[in-house]
Amino acid sequence: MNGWTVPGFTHERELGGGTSGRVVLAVDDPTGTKVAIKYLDGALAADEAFLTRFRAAARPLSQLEDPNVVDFYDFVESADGAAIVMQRVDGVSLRRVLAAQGPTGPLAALSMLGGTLLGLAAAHERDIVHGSMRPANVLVDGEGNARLTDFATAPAGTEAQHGPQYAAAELWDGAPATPATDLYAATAIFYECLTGHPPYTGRNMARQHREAPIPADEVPGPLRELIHHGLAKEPDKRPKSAADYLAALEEAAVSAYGPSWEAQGRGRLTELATQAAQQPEPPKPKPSRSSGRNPIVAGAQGGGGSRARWILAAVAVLVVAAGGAGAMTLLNNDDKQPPEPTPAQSSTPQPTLPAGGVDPAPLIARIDQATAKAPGAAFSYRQTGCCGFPVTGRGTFGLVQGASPSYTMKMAGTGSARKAVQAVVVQDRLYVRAGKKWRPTQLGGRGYPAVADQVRQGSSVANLTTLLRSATRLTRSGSIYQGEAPAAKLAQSPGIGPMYARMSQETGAQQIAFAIKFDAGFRPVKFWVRAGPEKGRNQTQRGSYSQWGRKPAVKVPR
Ligand SMILES: Nc1ncnc2c1ncn2[C@@H]1O[C@H](COP(=O)(O)OP(=O)(O)OP(=O)(O)O)[C@@H](O)[C@H]1O
Repeated sequence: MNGWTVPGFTHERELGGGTSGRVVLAVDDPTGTKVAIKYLDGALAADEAFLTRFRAAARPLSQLEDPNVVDFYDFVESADGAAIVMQRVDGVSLRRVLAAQGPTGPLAALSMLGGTLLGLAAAHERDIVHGSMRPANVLVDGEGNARLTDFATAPAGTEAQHGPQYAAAELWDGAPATPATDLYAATAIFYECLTGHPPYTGRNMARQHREAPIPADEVPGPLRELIHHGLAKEPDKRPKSAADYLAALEEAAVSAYGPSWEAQGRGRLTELATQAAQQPEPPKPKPSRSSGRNPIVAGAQGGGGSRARWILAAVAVLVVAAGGAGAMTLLNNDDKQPPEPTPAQSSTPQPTLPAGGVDPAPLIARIDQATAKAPGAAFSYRQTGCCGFPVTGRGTFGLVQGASPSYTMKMAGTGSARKAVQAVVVQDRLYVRAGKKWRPTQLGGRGYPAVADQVRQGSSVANLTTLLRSATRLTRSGSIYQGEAPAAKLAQSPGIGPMYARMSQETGAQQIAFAIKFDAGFRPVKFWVRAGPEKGRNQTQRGSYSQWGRKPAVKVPR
């Protein structure tokens, strides 16, 4: 690439370019992590109004961690340009899948919409609106996971021009982008997956979005209601939230295609993405002109003012722990369920099983085997609640036999450790990046060393196996295990005991509730742990794992 490049990264190759800039595959020099860097187009990088808005969005974006959202690492500005450093997704855009393969079929379309809605739910919960959803901004990874990218990159007031075929009527009238416009766009993308073309094509896009009848006849009967609801002309007639829409999707999909629809749909999406990746990149469609009679109102404020609180799908886990069946279907977005683990074979008498009747021993053995085979993963972790939280961490870890796991991550805490920093943990040493230098310290104590310690312990697989081992109640529903363990017993556990002693002391909780979801190979994919009542003095840990087997070689940075 010519000109300015973000310091500290070595470029490998260009991944492509669009209206907002060019994307380059690069390596973070100190850690060896591959990233994607989007160099913003000159006009955008010089657009002061856009930059001000994007700078404000950068912090919440960097804290948004979700398996259906491309991780945002940094927004770097210099006198010579501006760039977004983000997670590199090994996959292809949905635009490319559609161009190469045409309609995806209903199951893959539903799986894509499900992933998109989970990503939007996580974003909306943090008051982040995407603003210009279209197939180019949905990346499909090698496991058929839909991941959203390019949040907030359309300058305010230009959202409809960025994706005219996916832009709700109110955007054409100059209204700001909102969660409801994101849901409209997600539905239009879903429609395109089902039919091979967006709901409205041709001229006068604005008028069609405002007035044309919703063309639901072209989609399979059981999915028409989803299309009518999501493409409603009036924003308040659309689903109330991404989580609500997801629940409706689940219901429609299960009744039309049976409970394994998601596993089948994801499998099909994986096939389509793999085939599309093997074909040459198709030429980009010409951007359609904004042919609406009403021009986009210049200077319309983006980002929305007072927004309703959006319920993160993960909140559903809270209800899961309380036994809510509806929430269970929401969480259950991955139906590759693990088989029943074989009961422990032993000549010694069977231990008393926890209430709920699930024996944790064979499950723990399967988790140990599965994670030993794939000793590293990407993870995200967030701890919220009373007494010095939130703490967040996101990155990769490597499980090293006979030693503590090593981490490379971005983390943030509160107080003096509020600013998100890049960190590496090898053995008990923490390296925090300060400018171009890495500052080494010991883990634990206060500030960043305490944040790193909390992330490391809370996000560890050992935390999950300890909870299972200590459970006095344990039940299984599909791929989710949920239960309860006494805080006093957890506090005695080697390694993470002090973390639970603190949690219980700070919240007064006697019992720790938890829910863990596994993939078909018994590798954990999501977890939720809570000390204390739902309302009141409590602490909650939430985390997710992906890309098991990534085995990042985490080295001491120089
Ligand atoms: N995080 C990422 N990881 C891997 N590939 C990516 C990532 N982000 C973008 N790409 C790829 O880089 C190419 C260019 O992306 P870009 O976002 O510029 O395209 P676009 O969405 O079509 O354009 P624009 O949004 O600027 O109009 C696409 O092929 C896209 O799939």
